[in-house]
Amino acid sequence: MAPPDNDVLWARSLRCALAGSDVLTGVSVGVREGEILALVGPRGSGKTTLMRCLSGQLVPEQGEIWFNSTPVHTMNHSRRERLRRDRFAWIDPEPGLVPELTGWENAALPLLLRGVSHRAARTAATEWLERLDVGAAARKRPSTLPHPQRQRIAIARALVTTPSVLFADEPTATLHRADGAQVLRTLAAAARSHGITVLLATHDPEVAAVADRTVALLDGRRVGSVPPATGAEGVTACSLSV
Ligand SMILES: Nc1ncnc2c1ncn2[C@@H]1O[C@H](COP(=O)(O)OP(=O)(O)OP(=O)(O)O)[C@@H](O)[C@H]1O
Repeated sequence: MAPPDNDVLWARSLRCALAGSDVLTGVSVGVREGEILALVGPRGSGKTTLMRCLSGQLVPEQGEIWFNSTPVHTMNHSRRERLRRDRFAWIDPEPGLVPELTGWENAALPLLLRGVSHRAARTAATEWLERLDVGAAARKRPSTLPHPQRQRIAIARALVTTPSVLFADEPTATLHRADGAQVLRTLAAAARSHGITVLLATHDPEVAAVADRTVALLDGRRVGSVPPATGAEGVTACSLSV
């Protein structure tokens, strides 16, 4: 079956097992271009595993995954790697910066690895750092910076390539509430202004409220969509697919 035209990512009937146990069972989901979709559910419900499948890090035992009109589930390892490198970005709860590099060098890393010139990569990275309120961290090593600033650098690194899809796994879970809320607002605004589709895994309803639409997981199964806590935008974006 071909995916709907307006879904940038589309998965049908995914089953994924890890260490011999089913972690996802019969999960279907579609993500529309430019939307922010929250994947919600308690710890261990399968949010990260679903994002790892959708981003091509894990191959499901059963089911289909499509990125635009390209099947991901049948791609070989190197094509999936290229897809992740060229079109996707990922944010973890922990920043995972390279300690030997400065703030801007960390943020620019995906561009430098693509062969973008030093000057252009530095300019782009610095712009994102400033947008995320950590312009002053551009020339500092991560070890000299507080954790919230390191996480902002990691977010700048994810946005610097303007990916088609950004997978954000509890991106503000290690930040204080007010700081996390501000980072999240900036992330959402940046995604919307650049047309970046975002999958946002969270167990926190306040974080999920930034999304257009919510998909809930429980024990590796989809248990239905929950309307967003604020705004009417998500109601019109609501679709799909259990
Ligand atoms: N590499 C792995 N090997 C074996 N089991 C795993 C592995 N990764 C995750 N699991 C298990 O799969 C289930 C789903 O985990 P997953 O991390 O996808 O959930 P989650 O909703 O993202 O939770 P959290 O918010 O804690 O990250 C859990 O029971 C977890 O223990």
